[in-house]
Amino acid sequence: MTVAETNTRRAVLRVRPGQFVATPSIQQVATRALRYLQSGFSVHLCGPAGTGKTTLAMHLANCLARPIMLIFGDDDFTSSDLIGSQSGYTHKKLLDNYIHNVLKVEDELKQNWVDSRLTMACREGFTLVYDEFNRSRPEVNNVLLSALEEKILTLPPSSNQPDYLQVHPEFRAIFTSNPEEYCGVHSTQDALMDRLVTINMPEPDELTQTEILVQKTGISREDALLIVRLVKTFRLQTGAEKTSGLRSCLMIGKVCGEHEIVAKPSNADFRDICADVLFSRTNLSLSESSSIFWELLNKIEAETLNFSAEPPIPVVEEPVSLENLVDHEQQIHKYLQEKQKADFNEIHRALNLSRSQIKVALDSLVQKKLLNKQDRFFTLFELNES
Ligand SMILES: Nc1ncnc2c1ncn2[C@@H]1O[C@H](COP(=O)(O)OP(=O)(O)OP(=O)(O)O)[C@@H](O)[C@H]1O
Repeated sequence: MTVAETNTRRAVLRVRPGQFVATPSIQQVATRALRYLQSGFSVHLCGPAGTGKTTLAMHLANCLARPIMLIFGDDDFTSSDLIGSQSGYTHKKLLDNYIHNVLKVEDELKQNWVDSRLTMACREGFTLVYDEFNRSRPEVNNVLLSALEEKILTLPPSSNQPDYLQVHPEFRAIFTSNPEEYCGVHSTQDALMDRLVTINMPEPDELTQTEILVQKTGISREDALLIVRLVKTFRLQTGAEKTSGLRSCLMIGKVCGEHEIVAKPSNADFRDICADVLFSRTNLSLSESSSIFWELLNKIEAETLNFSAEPPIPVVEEPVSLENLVDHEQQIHKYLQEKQKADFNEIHRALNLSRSQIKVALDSLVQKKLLNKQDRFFTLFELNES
């Protein structure tokens, strides 16, 4: 394997499949973006921090099924960081002793050119994900203009390479950026923006945030929804809307999930976690933040109590068909058909599923009245129990 091949292998990023949560609203944005990419255009995902731009960019790159090169915008970038540079030397010494008493020595010292990730992607037709590209200075990004429009990348004369590199037809770039009012970002160049299709990414909707929380932290849907609503309302009331609340929700959800802390306003541990995560994200004083927070918790608590005090509405439920269960649910249901009774750890040991996958599937099976949980054991739901 040549040095260039080794460098390429090292630079290619592998995306772990199965990490992306696609709800209808995300799927709609993904479909739009993929359409542009498939028609040969590069795409720019723009939006506040934590709205899922990088995650979507990696998902789109994965859908294009080409190797992925990832770069992060940086104020210190120079054009050689984007195009490539001379690096190291090759030393060649030729000893010619053809005539035994005449020794001819040729000594050559040659600099090696190393492609940057952008150059590599243009040469090989890879997908470039340029995350937060407006953190790099606009003049550094100029090299992209001809690569995107004329499909030519200009290399410096010192590169020992042809001056112009013809961009591979499968090359695509996916850019992400935060709005210009963010600290440390430069204003975007009109010329570059004119060559891209920009999709604005707002804060993910409630369903999307809840699904991401359930899938990534393994907490119940009910807890996830409460966290999403609490974070959203707190941010609205404290004016901390510059960033998305998704990262805060994920932090709270992960800690609650891993430490088995129930998301309830009456639970002191839960309140502490929320306060620690949320208060530092507002510009308000501690006392202002905590008074808004307490008021909000009291309101949620009252709503929950009122809700549970109402007489239950009789629902005629359609029996859930086993064929309609997702894979993990089917595996667990089948296992319990054989075993009759098992606790969480037995199921985890027996099936090749993660703890969070099992937790989500078990909650869903109990909710669908296909499983029964007593103490820590799960059994199949018997019809006469209903
Ligand atoms: N569709 C999704 N599926 C799974 N996880 C997601 C999804 N969207 C966002 N996330 C999770 O939400 C968090 C924030 O997402 P991400 O880093 O993509 O946001 P961003 O908009 O790129 O943020 P920033 O501008 O700060 O870089 C991450 O932990 C990410 O894993």
